Amino acid sequence: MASIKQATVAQLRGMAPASVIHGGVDSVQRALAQLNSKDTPIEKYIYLSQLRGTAKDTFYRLLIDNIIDICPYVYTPTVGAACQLYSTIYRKPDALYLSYNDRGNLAEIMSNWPQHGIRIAVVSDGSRILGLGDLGIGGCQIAVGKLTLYVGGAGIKPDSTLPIILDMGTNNETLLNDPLYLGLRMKRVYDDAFLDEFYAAVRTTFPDCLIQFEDFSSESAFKYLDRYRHKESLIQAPSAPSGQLHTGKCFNDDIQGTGAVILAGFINAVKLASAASGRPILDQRIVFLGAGSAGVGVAMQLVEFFTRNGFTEEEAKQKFYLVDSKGLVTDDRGDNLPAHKRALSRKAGGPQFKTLEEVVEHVRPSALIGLSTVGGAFSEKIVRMMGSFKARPIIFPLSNPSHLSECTFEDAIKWTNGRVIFASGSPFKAVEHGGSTYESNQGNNFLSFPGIGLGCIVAKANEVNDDMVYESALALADSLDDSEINTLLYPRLHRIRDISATIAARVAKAAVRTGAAENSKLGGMADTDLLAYIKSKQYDPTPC
Ligand SMILES: O=C([O-])CC(=O)C(=O)O
Ligand SMILES: [Mg+2]
Repeated sequence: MASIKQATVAQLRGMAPASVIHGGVDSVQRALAQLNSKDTPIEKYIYLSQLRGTAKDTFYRLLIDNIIDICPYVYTPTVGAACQLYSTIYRKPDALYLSYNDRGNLAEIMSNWPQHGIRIAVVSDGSRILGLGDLGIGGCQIAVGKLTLYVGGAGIKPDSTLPIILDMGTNNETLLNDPLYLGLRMKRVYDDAFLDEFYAAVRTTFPDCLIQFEDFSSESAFKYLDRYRHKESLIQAPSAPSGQLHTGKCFNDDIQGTGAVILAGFINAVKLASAASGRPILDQRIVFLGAGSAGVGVAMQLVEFFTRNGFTEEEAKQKFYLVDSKGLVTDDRGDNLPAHKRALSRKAGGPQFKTLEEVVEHVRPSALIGLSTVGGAFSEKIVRMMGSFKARPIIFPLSNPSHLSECTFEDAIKWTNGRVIFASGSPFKAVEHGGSTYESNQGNNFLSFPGIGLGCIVAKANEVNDDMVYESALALADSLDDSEINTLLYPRLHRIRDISATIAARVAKAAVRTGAAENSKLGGMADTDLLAYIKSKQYDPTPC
């Protein structure tokens, strides 16, 4: 070993400053200084992408040690701009690009990927990137960003991760007319056979790989989750030896990851609200603005919270009021509702409302949750109404990135005189009001997906079932420390690696309990041993 090192050093002499070859100068400090010299978020994003590609240990050490400061530049909100500008700022490839023109050859193309032991792939078709709509091939950066957090936030090894973009065209005219656009210049196609081929190619090329579906448009998100999530289902798969393949080993981050993270925040929010008002924790009326994959995913996860706490499904659903661009979602409002909206529509014969304001006025909700992608949709009037109904109104404007948030933290604090229980999808700075400082909560799925994924990897889970997702939410809700418990809904981000390990351990145990774990050793392991084992395996880079 020593001689190989010697040989390498000998070969490198003169090829770089001696202090770089021999170590001793702190590459992380230098990277931080270079990062700080960049003026704009997108310049910081570009710099960090290059660093990840050229000096990954330095990049991840920098990220892990400065996660609160750097996360917004590798993830939301800056990653949104990076997806929009992708074809302009492109330097070098950093994902697996599978285009619709490659159909029939996806497994062969996938085998070109240089690493073999892939454990986690994040895939997008670019059709609904954050709240920014169809960004075509630019959506690859959302997959890259999520996996960066898998490494930094959960400790998965960088070489075990695989970002994938399915380029199936785009309906974004600006991109189609952009001479620099790097994706297929055609209208988006919707083709289940292409998705089946993709899914089968991953499963046969990387058998240990969990697939995370990300930022597909709502109908596709629900459709493909349903199609691939169950381990019992079979699909036709020419790339598999038997021509058929059992599905499983996947989850949808926007439906299940966001659902879990918001359930965790909601559990802690209703405790705080109940402590202030004396009202029972389960006495809630919840208005949702936005009935896409995240909105319905979150609502379904909250329904599960009520059904696991003594309510029938019908009773639980009665607590929810879904509002979309046409108003309150009801069975008899005259349009053809897609299945995911029907799951939570109000029954025929009740009142009809065209605006959020009317719904809030009528329902007098205890909680208002936004996943609408309509920036500012929680107006001053609406927030003040919420403040007049309850001692501590729960308001979660969750749309991403920041400018699409339904209201800002500062406004919510001002309009409720500091009484709001608040969580947003993108980060907001602390706010001073009336002599007090209020810390914001970021209810973003980055608190849940790294732990869910890591737990599945540890358990060798063959599916991600409802019990596992629910357990991830409970684990996150339980993870507040003494300094957080009476003020915050989520743990502070600098603890993300420990939190992810804790979530992973509980997800892995839930996989064992529900028969989804192929790693039979876990069953007999004490919880504390499992947690220690997971932590001991986390990637912890020491750059030279
Ligand atoms: O990426 C994020 O910040 C959260 C998320 O999944 C989305 O908004 O689609
Ligand atoms: Mg997403």
